[in-house]
Amino acid sequence: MTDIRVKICGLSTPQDVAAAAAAGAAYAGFVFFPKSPRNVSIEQAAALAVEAPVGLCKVALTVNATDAELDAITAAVPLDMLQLHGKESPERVAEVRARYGLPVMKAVGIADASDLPQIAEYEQVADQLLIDAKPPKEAELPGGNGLAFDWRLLAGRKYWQKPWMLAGGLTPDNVAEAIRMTGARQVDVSSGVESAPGEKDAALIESFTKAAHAARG
Ligand SMILES: O=C(O)c1ccccc1NCC(=O)[C@H](O)[C@H](O)COP(=O)(O)O
Repeated sequence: MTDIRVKICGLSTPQDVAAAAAAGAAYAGFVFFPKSPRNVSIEQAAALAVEAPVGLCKVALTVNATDAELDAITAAVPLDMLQLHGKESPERVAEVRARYGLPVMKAVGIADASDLPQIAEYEQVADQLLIDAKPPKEAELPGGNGLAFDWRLLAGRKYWQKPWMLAGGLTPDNVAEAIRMTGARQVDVSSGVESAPGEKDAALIESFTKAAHAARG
């Protein structure tokens, strides 16, 4: 059985990137969303990505970004993947994928069973899916809220054809149970490895990846 792959999202300092890499994370996420406590400028992200170790998949997370915004990010930051975390339609996902030639991961928010059919729709056009908790209506952020959805919704599902990641409210304490219940082979975390909003904690990153790598779906 292959190892669980971990994405640490919302990295904003060289120490964050080093901690994610040292812990054995497979993906590093950079958030381009001004309202987020994890927001990075293009210049910051470029500096972090250039210094990231070879093999760490560098992901730019955007929310309903225009072509002009994506042009600016992709021109300056050496990236391996784009994560679309807004209300991008399947057509927009296909367009972004074709325009930038980078793999695209589409986030799908889940609150209840009625949200599940979107997964099949987006897997036609995205390279990967991020299955996350749907944000509450009043939330400022479309992701990174530290909230979990009911993982039982994914138990007993039909298998999807594309790789997917489980996200939403994961922590070092619950990630093994989440993997066991959902069969996820990839997990994503942001708030659960922070000591304060936007402040990553190297010890929590290490405990999280250790717990995820030790888990068996
Ligand atoms: O993390 C953010 O601040 C953020 C802002 C805007 C859109 C998406 C955002 N995060 C998306 C992620 O991929 C998070 O890692 C994912 O939602 C899980 O977050 P958490 O529940 O805090 O672990």
